[in-house]
Amino acid sequence: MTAIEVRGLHKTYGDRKVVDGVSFDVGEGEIFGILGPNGAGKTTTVECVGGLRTPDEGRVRVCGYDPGTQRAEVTRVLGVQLQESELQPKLTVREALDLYASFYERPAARHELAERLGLLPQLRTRFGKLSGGQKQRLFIALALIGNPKVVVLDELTTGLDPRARREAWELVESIRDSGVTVLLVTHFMEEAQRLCDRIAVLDRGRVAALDTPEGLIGRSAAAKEISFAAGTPLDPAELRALPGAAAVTTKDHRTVVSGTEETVAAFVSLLARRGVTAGQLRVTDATLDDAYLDLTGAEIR
Ligand SMILES: Nc1ncnc2c1ncn2[C@@H]1O[C@H](COP(=O)(O)OP(=O)(O)OP(=O)(O)O)[C@@H](O)[C@H]1O
Repeated sequence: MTAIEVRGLHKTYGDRKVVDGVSFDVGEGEIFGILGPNGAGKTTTVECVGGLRTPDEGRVRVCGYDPGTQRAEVTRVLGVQLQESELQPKLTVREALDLYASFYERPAARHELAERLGLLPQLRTRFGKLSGGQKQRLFIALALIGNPKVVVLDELTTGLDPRARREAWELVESIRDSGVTVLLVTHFMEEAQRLCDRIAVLDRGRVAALDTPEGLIGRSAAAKEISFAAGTPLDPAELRALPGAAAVTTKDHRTVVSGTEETVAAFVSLLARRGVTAGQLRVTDATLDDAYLDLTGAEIR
């Protein structure tokens, strides 16, 4: 079943079109990523999904409900953690959980939720005294307190140290394992590659690509990199002529040929034909970073 449906979404601020015909479907139980450079329209898109912004045009459904006209139903099925959320600094973790639980008819068991998110030792700690990782865990708890079927997490791990980020990833996986569909906005390739079943890459308000992480990497112009010791007697012009070869460079005593699976196969038969052994030969896959740069031309953080 489709958990989120977005069709032909448009949103303009003044004369600036920030969402320009975005469409995607998120299946039940998926972790679906939205990736893109600053200002690509990611937050605006998920705010439209959450009913926090009204699109100029387009159709949005969350578990079949329209966030524009069926607010109560959408609130029942959707939990949202927004970028740069804040709470009153004096509010304790317990008070925040109690307050948010009071918004729902059948909230999750608060103690269990706090335990699951590792927040039991902080129940009496004021929001202003929590670390970045603890704040994010609290925001996840608040997004989950209404027992949602779908949760939106916007830049969940920005500002977290590597350990806290990894803990947050494990949490996202455990949320999915508990049957909740996750819509995740992220800037981090490693995060998207590790967590997402599928990713929509947004660029200037449009979906530049929508695929699995592996599918996006496979689309990269240089999906494979062959590197070997520069002393290997092979003619660079011959390497450049290999089928699918995108570039040949020599750096730090290594020659690097980037290309496709076909390039790798042709390279191996070239070695055999020449009777040459390539020293320190390595073949590596492109990463999501490479695919992302190809798709958006944007720098990654
Ligand atoms: N309420 C608003 N009024 C006017 N412009 C806005 C408003 N909200 C966002 N924008 C602009 O719309 C563009 C898209 O913003 P949005 O926050 O959706 O992008 P984003 O992809 O989430 O970016 P980031 O990665 O920086 O968070 C940005 O240029 C932003 O400055």
